[in-house]
Amino acid sequence: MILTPEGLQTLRSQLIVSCQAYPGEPMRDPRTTAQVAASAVIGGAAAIRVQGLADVQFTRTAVEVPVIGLWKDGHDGVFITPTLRHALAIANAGAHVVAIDGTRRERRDGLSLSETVAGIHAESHALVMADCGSFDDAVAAVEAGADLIGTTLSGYTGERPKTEGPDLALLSLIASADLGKPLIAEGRIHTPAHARQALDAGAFAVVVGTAITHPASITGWFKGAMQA
Ligand SMILES: CC(=O)N[C@H](C=O)[C@@H](O)[C@H](O)[C@H](O)COP(=O)(O)O
Repeated sequence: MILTPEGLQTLRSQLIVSCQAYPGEPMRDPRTTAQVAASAVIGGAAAIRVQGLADVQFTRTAVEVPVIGLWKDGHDGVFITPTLRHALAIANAGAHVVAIDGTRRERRDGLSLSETVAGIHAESHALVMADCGSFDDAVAAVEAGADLIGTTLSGYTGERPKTEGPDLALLSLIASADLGKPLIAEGRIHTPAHARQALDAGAFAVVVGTAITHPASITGWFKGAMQA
């Protein structure tokens, strides 16, 4: 299945679940990722977001919904699918959508965001999700040709405060500018109410990660509340 920009319409107002375990964690195994992804689909996830080549490959065979793939390389600066090489590897692993750093920061391979997006479109069938950290990033990413705009990096690049829940103000700002590409709310959506608020703020679809698929964090939230 090739996902086209028109095909993205099936994701309108839907929930996308991000399934990620971090290096050294017990669940850091692509088979586990795929099982968690398949469980999320049973619950109603309309698409899945996963990190790493093997995770994309295993998840593609485990679910029939669109797979958004990314490759995290490092922890600082531009680390979400930082270069065209990373992006093409994720596309070749089977991702329908490649999520890349969609900020205005310099990229390690020296390519601009628009060169990177053009390279992905030229060399693969994958669509491109730009993980943005601000309104200016979103505008630049649309100009660069990205197919979807995510608020993934809001609160992580210094341009926006790290809000307790989702950055609803940024969502409203981007939504009201009507940039012409699906706006994906992502980042710190921790409750069903947050997801609803993100849609009401104008998001096209909502990505939830930690609150659904990261037991260590969720356990910590409960434990923290009990000790308060
Ligand atoms: C900033 C960054 O590295 N975000 C990553 C991007 O893929 C993931 O670590 C997040 O889990 C994902 O964005 C979903 O967000 P949340 O887990 O808050 O629902």
